[in-house]
Amino acid sequence: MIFKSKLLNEDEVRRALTRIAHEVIEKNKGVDRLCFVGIHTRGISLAKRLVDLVEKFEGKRVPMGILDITLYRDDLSEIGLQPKVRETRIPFDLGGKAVVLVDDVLYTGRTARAALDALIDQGRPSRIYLAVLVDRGHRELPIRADFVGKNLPTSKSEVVKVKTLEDDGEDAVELWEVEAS
Ligand SMILES: O=P(O)(O)OC[C@H]1O[C@H](OP(=O)(O)OP(=O)(O)O)[C@H](O)[C@@H]1O
Ligand SMILES: O=c1cc[nH]c(=O)[nH]1
Repeated sequence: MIFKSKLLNEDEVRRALTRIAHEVIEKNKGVDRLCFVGIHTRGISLAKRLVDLVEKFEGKRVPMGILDITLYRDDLSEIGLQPKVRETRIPFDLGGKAVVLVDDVLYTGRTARAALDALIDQGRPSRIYLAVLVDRGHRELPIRADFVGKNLPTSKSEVVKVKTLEDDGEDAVELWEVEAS
């Protein structure tokens, strides 16, 4: 892959997360019954950031879980006999909760679709929202995000890479081009 440009720098990523945290609080009318569930991999780091920001703004720490969607993918039969399953951990009752699912990039919508199935297998929230740092378009399913850090128009030959301090040592969003083979 060939690096093209930096789309968001550290400050822009942090500002986008701060705005999402404020929007979540506003839309949910506070933090009652609110919780966050991060989707592997970088959705988890971003969900932790949002929990910290909500605590900073509202003075209350809301619960957080992590979700692996591997077994719910619609291409599971194509990815081999031993898919790499990571941890799902939701250490609280989802019943009646307003859940914010968190992912780094929204593209075809297939991960978000799988995440809804994976989440609903764990309990029955009263409301599920979707928050993403980047919406790059090209949806293949009728899925949209409730909270978007940045809408970034892209072409299908491009890849958006979100980097986080926790996973990659820096906060950034980069645009890469897939090399033609
Ligand atoms: O809307 P979609 O077309 O499903 O694409 C978005 C998903 O793709 C990436 O995950 P990836 O499968 O690369 O896994 P990773 O986050 O663990 O690297 C990204 O983190 C999103 O979860
Ligand atoms: O560009 C893309 C597409 C899917 N997932 C990503 O992380 N980036």
